[in-house]
Amino acid sequence: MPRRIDHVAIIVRNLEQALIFYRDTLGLEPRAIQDVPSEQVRIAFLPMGGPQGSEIELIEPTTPDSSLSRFLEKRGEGMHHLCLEVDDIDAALQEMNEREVAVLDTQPRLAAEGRAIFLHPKATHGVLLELIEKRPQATRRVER
Ligand SMILES: C[C@H](C(=O)O)C(=O)SCCNC(=O)CCNC(=O)[C@H](O)C(C)(C)COP(=O)(O)OP(=O)(O)OC[C@H]1O[C@@H](n2cnc3c(N)ncnc32)[C@H](O)[C@@H]1OP(=O)(O)O
Ligand SMILES: [Co+2]
Repeated sequence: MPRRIDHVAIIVRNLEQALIFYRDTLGLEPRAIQDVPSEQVRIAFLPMGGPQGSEIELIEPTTPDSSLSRFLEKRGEGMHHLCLEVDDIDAALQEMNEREVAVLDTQPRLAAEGRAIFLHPKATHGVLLELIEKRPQATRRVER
């Protein structure tokens, strides 16, 4: 079902601070920096080349009372989730439910660039897993 890694998400205290390393030291130019109010985060997408290339997603919690700020308090900065792209998120949700996989969503939620569901880490051997069906215009054309 998933056909590619869409992004690897790293949670950071401060996006600008993290970009000093990822942009200025590693040379990864952010494609987009945007607020996602529904998730109470601000994110930066760092393309890793090519229209089908995966990205690093830096995530900064923007409120003190979200699951992300709790994560940051409890576990500090680091890997937060892995996002895999699927062609049909409704079919994926139905399949997860049929297989009684612990899904955190009853319906796909609006993610930054499409519709997504999250699978609980206890179902995935310890990794918070996001499955996303990308909006067409979100499919990147990164000229190299
Ligand atoms: C917008 C952007 C985008 O790309 O579009 C995004 O995706 S932003 C993505 C932001 N949205 C989300 O993350 C939504 C999905 N996340 C959630 O619903 C929640 O974070 C959650 C249910 C995974 C955990 O919720 P919680 O606050 O209750 O956390 P707890 O601390 O009680 O965690 C319960 C158990 O899960 C583990 N746990 C929690 N978070 C993670 C994680 N990110 N990766 C791996 N394990 C994790 C904890 O260690 C704990 O394990 P143990 O019991 O063994 O100690
Ligand atoms: Co994500």
